[in-house]
Amino acid sequence: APWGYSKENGPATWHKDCPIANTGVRQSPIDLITTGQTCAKYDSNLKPVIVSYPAFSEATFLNNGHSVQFQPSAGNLSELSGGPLTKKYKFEQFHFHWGNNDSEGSEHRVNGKMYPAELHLVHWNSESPNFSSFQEAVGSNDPHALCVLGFFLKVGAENASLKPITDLLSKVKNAGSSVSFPGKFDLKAVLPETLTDYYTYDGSLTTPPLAECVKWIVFKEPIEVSTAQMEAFRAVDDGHGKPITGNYRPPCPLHTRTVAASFK
Ligand SMILES: NS(=O)(=O)c1ccc(Cc2ccc([N+](=O)[O-])cc2)cc1
Ligand SMILES: [Zn+2]
Repeated sequence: APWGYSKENGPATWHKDCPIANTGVRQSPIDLITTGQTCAKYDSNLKPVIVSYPAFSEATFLNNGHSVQFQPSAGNLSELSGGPLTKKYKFEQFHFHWGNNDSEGSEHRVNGKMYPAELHLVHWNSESPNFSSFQEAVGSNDPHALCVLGFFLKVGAENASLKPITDLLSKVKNAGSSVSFPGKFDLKAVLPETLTDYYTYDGSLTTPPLAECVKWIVFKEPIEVSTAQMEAFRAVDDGHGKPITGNYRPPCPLHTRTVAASFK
């Protein structure tokens, strides 16, 4: 049976098809601890993250039964560099994780606190000699084949930049449904102006195949969305006629990893 987030097919069962779920030593997400022994360590060498996201003109918005995903057509030129990265990365897609109430939903946590949702911007290393597509990157065993930018969502004012996305959620209510995104979408407008304060660590995909190929960059500043915008996520169905309730994986052991912080 395909994986999901219910009792029968949720994170505690993923090890059956995906042993790395239990044997991996760099699994994601993690709890980002900011004080004490195993806490994030300030690294003054960490530079601001640089994104070049021209407005997307052609994209598909899909409900794949375990999240909603915005995927631009192959020709998109959006790129990522800077921060902890030594290479340029190409944008692949963004998607969300959320809960069915405001006290849960994010995958990463900060000192045990969960946010109501988390936005993931997924990129792949476009300068590697070993692969030349996202799918190849995931299968490459390269420790930094992918870079995912994580942004926490918190409830507050309506987010006008994300409105075109949250207004589309009712159009992809059924799992497997997708729509071609009408008009242009400016992802840059969704993000905070300065991408200077973040945590970064080596991790994995947070869903099967849980490949350990991700350089994670999780930003300290949450993005605000309204209660109505949060409710729109909670009305998206999982393919069994039920809303997706909590498509987030619990935090994984840090093992010998360290987390770096770009801020004091
Ligand atoms: N949540 S996350 O770690 O940012 C994440 C990012 C991207 C993906 C998408 C994906 C990643 C890999 C595969 N695969 O190898 O079959 C299929 C889909 C899955 C999960
Ligand atoms: Zn994700």
